[in-house]
Amino acid sequence: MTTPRFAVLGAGSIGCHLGGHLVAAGYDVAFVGRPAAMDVLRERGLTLSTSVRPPAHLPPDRLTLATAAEAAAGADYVLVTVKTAATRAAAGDLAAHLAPGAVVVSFQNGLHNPATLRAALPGHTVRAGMVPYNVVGSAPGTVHQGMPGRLMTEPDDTLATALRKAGLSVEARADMPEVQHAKLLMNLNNAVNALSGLPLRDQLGLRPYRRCLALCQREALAAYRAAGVTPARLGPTAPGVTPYVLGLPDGVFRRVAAASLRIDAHARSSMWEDLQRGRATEIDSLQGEVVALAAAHGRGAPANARLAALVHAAESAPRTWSGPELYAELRAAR
Ligand SMILES: NC(=O)C1=CN([C@@H]2O[C@H](COP(=O)(O)OP(=O)(O)OC[C@H]3O[C@@H](n4cnc5c(N)ncnc54)[C@H](OP(=O)(O)O)[C@@H]3O)[C@@H](O)[C@H]2O)C=CC1
Ligand SMILES: CC(C)(CO)C(=O)C(=O)O
Repeated sequence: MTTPRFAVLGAGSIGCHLGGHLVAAGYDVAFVGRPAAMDVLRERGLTLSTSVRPPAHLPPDRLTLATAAEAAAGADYVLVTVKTAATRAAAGDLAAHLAPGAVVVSFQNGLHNPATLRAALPGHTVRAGMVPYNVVGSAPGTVHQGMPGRLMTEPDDTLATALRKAGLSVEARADMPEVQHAKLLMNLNNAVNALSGLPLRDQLGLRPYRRCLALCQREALAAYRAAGVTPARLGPTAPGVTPYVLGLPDGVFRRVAAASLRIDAHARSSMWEDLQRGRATEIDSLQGEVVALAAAHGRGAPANARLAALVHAAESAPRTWSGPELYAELRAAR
């Protein structure tokens, strides 16, 4: 293939981060996003920020901005970065416009986005991808990467080469379903973080919040075992050991989990950002998946179910929970 052309479908935090890096490296990228978001980029351009490098600014004239999926018609790769609840509709928008041979890559959380895209886009290759780090819209037109990490995708040399040229670290994985199950275990913290109202680093530094996550992960691991799912190991700690590590006292945890705490002070979960902006969250694709999988195997997942209910309540009536309050609430649900 000659130099691949890209489109980003869902130009929010992750879409602007991935697409922005590709534009900075000289790739042709069409950003498809909501009118208000595209107006901001049209006015201010796009700034890619981290706490480890000076920000990179892409002026508006370097951005191809659109609000309809037909702008993806010229793309060899379409990176899908909408929230999970929007995947089916986004795929429907895309179906009429995808070029023959175009590859669609889901860089979303949750377990079923690649399957949803495959069902809606027969005849196209759909690859699963995974973003392990946090990106948040830190100012209008600015997306901030708050921690290091390596993207993962199903093997695709052209895609990996482009992402690497764009300065992004990427690993090809033949076991993406297991990777997605492992990522779901991490994402069970999204709800805890969102309800804490704290930056990720502060929230993870507090044992009562970590114990909430540990409760959720234990239920998820039990459901995985019942379903015969073995989540991939993504970091220094095996998934089965993580709940134990999360329960350690703060000082010990800080030493044992130093590598996982390389998070800067701005980083927040994507669910926190949803609640802040008054948007529906992805809770049904995170805690909801655990509850459904457990139920399918005759089990309960009460801590996950309670957290899901609390997040749904916070979608209409925002409130924050202290660690001890939240832990007591989840314990009482069991
Ligand atoms: N942010 C993060 O740190 C991380 C996020 N992820 C995952 O990546 C995915 C994307 O997350 P994130 O970037 O935070 O989400 P955002 O909400 O920031 O971005 C998605 C954007 O796509 C827009 N959108 C939805 N449907 C369409 C459509 N059909 N056409 C055009 N635009 C559309 C949304 O608008 P609207 O809100 O109006 O629907 C929103 O502006 C999620 O699955 C998330 O869980 C994974 C790792 C980290
Ligand atoms: C990176 C992580 C786990 C936490 O920010 C995430 O996936 C999210 O916020 O959705």
